[in-house]
Amino acid sequence: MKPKVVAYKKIPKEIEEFIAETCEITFCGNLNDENRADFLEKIQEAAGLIGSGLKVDKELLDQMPALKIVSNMSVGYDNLDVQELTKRHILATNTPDVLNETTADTIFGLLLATARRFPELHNYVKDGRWKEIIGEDLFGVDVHHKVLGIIGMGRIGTVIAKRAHLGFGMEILYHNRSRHQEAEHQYGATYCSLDELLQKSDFVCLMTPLTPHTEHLIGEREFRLMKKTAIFINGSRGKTVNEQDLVRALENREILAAGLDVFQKEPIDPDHPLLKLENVVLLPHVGSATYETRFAMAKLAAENLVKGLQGEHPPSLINPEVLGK
Ligand SMILES: NC(=O)C1=CN([C@@H]2O[C@H](COP(=O)(O)OP(=O)(O)OC[C@H]3O[C@@H](n4cnc5c(N)ncnc54)[C@H](OP(=O)(O)O)[C@@H]3O)[C@@H](O)[C@H]2O)C=CC1
Ligand SMILES: O=CC(=O)O
Repeated sequence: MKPKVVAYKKIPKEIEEFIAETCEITFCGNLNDENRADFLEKIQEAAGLIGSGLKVDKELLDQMPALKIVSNMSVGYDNLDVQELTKRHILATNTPDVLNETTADTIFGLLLATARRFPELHNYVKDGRWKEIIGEDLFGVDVHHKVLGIIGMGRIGTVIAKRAHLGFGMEILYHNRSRHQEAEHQYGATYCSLDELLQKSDFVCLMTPLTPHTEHLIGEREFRLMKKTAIFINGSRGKTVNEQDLVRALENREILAAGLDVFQKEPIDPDHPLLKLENVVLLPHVGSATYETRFAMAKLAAENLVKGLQGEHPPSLINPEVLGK
């Protein structure tokens, strides 16, 4: 009998067919208040889960006694209680690397759009308000040859540094808990403390995972340390930033502007104060959202799932302890 798999995200036909060769696959929407009963019924006998964003905690795991693997279709896995999964000998996998370049494009694009005020200018032209040569009230600030501070110089941070350094002649500062040799040697990145990075950077880009150590890593104190002309970019997770403090810093012009792809609550509430500010550029969590990259992520997630269910080592296993490695 084929193992039962529940997919709570749409996946390309070709990937679905690959999974269906060895598994019995069922689809359902991501868990929400309306579909809770149906969702819980569908996952009861699941040996595998595939999708993204689902909070997999003790309570949910108690509903899935047969579960062997959770294949997360994202690189970030703050939605998984990995400790609990490991305790129950359930494999957890993610999709690193295949999305590095696309996410770096998005985050660097967001940085450019925020500095040069593209959305505001786009609306200015579209609304028919362009009647004469524009004045300095619509000017942006330069990106090239400025200082970019990257907090979280990992797989994606490094590719952002590559674009910034080689393409835009930017000086790169970074902060991690450990040194990153490739970023230092290839992109001239300089390691510094968090406070030094905040004080010296023209652009502060946050790219860490969300962990207990990075939750609210950036708040009132950190915004006060930034330059008044700084632009803050968040491509990590919403909860790495204290959103109330961010709103205050933007309202009080403690920083110049912010470009955000992630929010504390997603989708963001329509009456959230961030939506009323002019000095922000907001994206609906689209770091990796291209056809090609989402396909590559689905493919890797499917490979992880199938390998795990066949008792083999999945290519991107988060908790190798489960296999005794
Ligand atoms: N907006 C979007 O659509 C996307 C968002 N993401 C987010 O980006 C995150 C990063 O992805 P990726 O680059 O692949 O991950 P990596 O693990 O490769 O990089 C993360 C970096 O953060 C650093 N870091 C971790 N904890 C801390 C800390 N407490 N203080 C300072 N630095 C820290 C790590 O260095 P060290 O261990 O030395 O501290 C590491 O270099 C994901 O976890 C996800 O949340 C990813 C893809 C798309
Ligand atoms: O946010 C996206 C991810 O892959 O993590």
